[in-house]
Amino acid sequence: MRLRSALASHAPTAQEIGRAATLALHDELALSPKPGLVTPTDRGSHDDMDAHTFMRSLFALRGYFVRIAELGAAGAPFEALEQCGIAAEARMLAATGGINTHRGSIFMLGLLCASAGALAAQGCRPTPALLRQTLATCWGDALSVRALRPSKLPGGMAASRLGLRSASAEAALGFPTLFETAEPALRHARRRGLPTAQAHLDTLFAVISVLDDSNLAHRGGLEGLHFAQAAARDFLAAGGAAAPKGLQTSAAIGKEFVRRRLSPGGAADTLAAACWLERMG
Ligand SMILES: CC(C)(COP(=O)(O)OP(=O)(O)OC[C@H]1O[C@@H](n2cnc3c(N)ncnc32)[C@H](O)[C@@H]1O)[C@@H](O)C(=O)NCCC(=O)NCCS
Ligand SMILES: Nc1ncnc2c1ncn2[C@@H]1O[C@H](COP(=O)(O)OP(=O)(O)OP(=O)(O)O)[C@@H](O)[C@H]1O
Repeated sequence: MRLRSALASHAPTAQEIGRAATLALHDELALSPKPGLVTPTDRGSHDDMDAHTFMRSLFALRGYFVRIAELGAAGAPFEALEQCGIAAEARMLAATGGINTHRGSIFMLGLLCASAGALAAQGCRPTPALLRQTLATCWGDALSVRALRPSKLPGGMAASRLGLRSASAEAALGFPTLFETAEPALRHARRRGLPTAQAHLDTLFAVISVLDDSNLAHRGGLEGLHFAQAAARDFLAAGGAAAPKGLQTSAAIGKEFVRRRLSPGGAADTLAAACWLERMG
């Protein structure tokens, strides 16, 4: 009995950390319906990718999440993580024919896997509080410098033009939306006993309601971002996925997202990260 509980609480290996990242990205992809995003059965607001594109990308990225966890365990500097992330981005683009399926997650989940690796090297399990602290201690300064670099990507440029908090600024702040909104929302949904699809949908909407998602901003401007945030707030205020008309309302919101070509890709990445935290817990 004692042996079993010791095994259950061992610090994870890089293999386990990386495998949980791949599974968490699959958790996000599997959620259906979800507004404007790619699911196993529809393309949302995207005409250049579908679930197969995502699966090819996932397959190409499996080794990356293990490698970046190993780098974290070895105490690597931020530049080494960045090189590893850039190489992974190149593999993703080669696997998808040049389509951006997982850029946000390569960055966000990559940093989280590195933090989990650093904790595991000290024999610690990756709890949310320890992960946030480790990220700040090991790479916080470099991330703050990184966040000042002007972006050449459409989302990053929209964020700076519109005065929004970019993906790299969110990282420099220690992923407040992940740790203060997504993770508590998923934990709360689980405590209420919601089935997985409902728990994930409520978590996704909780994130959409507060995140400066640069994918939404680049596709729909400030108006699109604010429309999405208000729709998510209203959905949750009406009882969320578990409300009698929850799925119907979510489908109607999804239809309007597609009509406006809106896709909350940053929120999808944050949901995947919350699924990873749960798998690591
Ligand atoms: C830093 C990155 C994310 C670029 O960010 P930038 O702000 O320039 O671009 P952009 O706004 O388009 O965001 C990229 C992706 O992040 C996600 N995202 C969007 N908004 C947000 C947000 N507010 N918070 C979190 N994620 C978001 C989306 O999926 C989006 O596609 C990244 O592409 C990069 O530089 N990669 C190379 C280095 C790397 O991957 N390193 C990994 C380990 S450190
Ligand atoms: N299920 C999903 N469906 C769509 N996007 C997702 C999904 N999960 C995560 N994302 C994130 O959304 C981003 C892709 O969004 P998008 O295609 O709008 O970005 P882009 O390549 O910057 O812009 P565009 O294609 O509009 O020129 C990826 O970085 C990815 O991390």
